Amino acid sequence: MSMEAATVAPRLQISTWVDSDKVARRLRTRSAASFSPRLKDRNMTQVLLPHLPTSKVSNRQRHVALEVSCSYNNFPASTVESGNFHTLDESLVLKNKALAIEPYLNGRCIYLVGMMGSGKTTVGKIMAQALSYSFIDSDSLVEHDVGGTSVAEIFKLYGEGFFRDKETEALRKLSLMHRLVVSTGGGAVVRPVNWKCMKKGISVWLDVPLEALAQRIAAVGTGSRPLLHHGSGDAYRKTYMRLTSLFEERGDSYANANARVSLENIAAKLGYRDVSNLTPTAIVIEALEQIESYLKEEHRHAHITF
Ligand SMILES: Nc1ncnc2c1ncn2[C@@H]1O[C@H](COP(=O)(O)OP(=O)(O)OP(=O)(O)O)[C@@H](O)[C@H]1O
Ligand SMILES: O=C(O)C1=C[C@@H](O)[C@@H](O)[C@H](O)C1
Repeated sequence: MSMEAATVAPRLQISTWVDSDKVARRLRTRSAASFSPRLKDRNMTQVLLPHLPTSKVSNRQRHVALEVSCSYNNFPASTVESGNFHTLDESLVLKNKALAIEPYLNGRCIYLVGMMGSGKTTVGKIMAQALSYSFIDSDSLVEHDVGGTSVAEIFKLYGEGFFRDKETEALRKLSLMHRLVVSTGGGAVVRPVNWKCMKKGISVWLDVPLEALAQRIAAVGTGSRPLLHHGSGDAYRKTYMRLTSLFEERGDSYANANARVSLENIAAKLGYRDVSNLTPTAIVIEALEQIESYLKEEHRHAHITF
């Protein structure tokens, strides 16, 4: 196994590569036995994996899954990742939502857009898992293209213009692909040419209040986010001010997305006062609902006869 595959493989879930009947027999779980045949046919093995001791998943299986997934999508292994684990209930809801949109989605990619820290990566990995898509981060693709240089270093060494060109190039490549959930860079929405690429798939805006974004980002630091390096004062305030001015420039561009997922709306629906109580899974479920509404509307329009 190459070094690259060896470092990435442990993060992969190999759900589609494990025979669900065999796993069910071995684990003898009630949950496995109660799947309907239709669900079982649809790779419900994903639900079983959280119960599967990691020792039962051989490195060989992980490696094969990674290699096939990457060669199918034609991307370097280091830029492709998979999703997280959930409870059985959450997995079933996610899978059912995914099955509802599958016929309308027809393999088209999903592009997640939104401000830095809005959860595109976190949400994207879970969504990809639910849809049996691959997850890819366009920032990672750019970093790979520039010989493994980090986004922060690319900004420092070559400037933002160079990064934006590379980002457009990455989105062009991605627009030729299918069955990907793409986490786009926070600023990808400002170039109309990027929208041309993203409109080949379905775009989804993760709309998160700026206060929540500033809290999340201040908690982890701004080291990897070059556009937030400026300003003085305490970390939260500085980040909040900078995010506010970026959002003033970009708000209308985010609104170009086909679907909007508002964390404030989800919190209101679920009776929470604060968006910080929302789990990433709850956000993915809402995102799949919004995607479904958009796709059904699109389908309805396509079938109106004049
Ligand atoms: N629903 C959530 N609740 C609380 N924290 C979250 C949630 N979703 C993501 N986070 C946290 O917020 C931070 C940013 O999340 P993530 O990297 O997914 O965002 P992003 O949109 O991909 O960011 P960027 O565009 O800057 O790469 C991470 O520390 C992550 O753990
Ligand atoms: O909001 C932005 O402009 C950026 C977001 C990040 O994802 C990176 O693409 C880069 O740091 C720029």
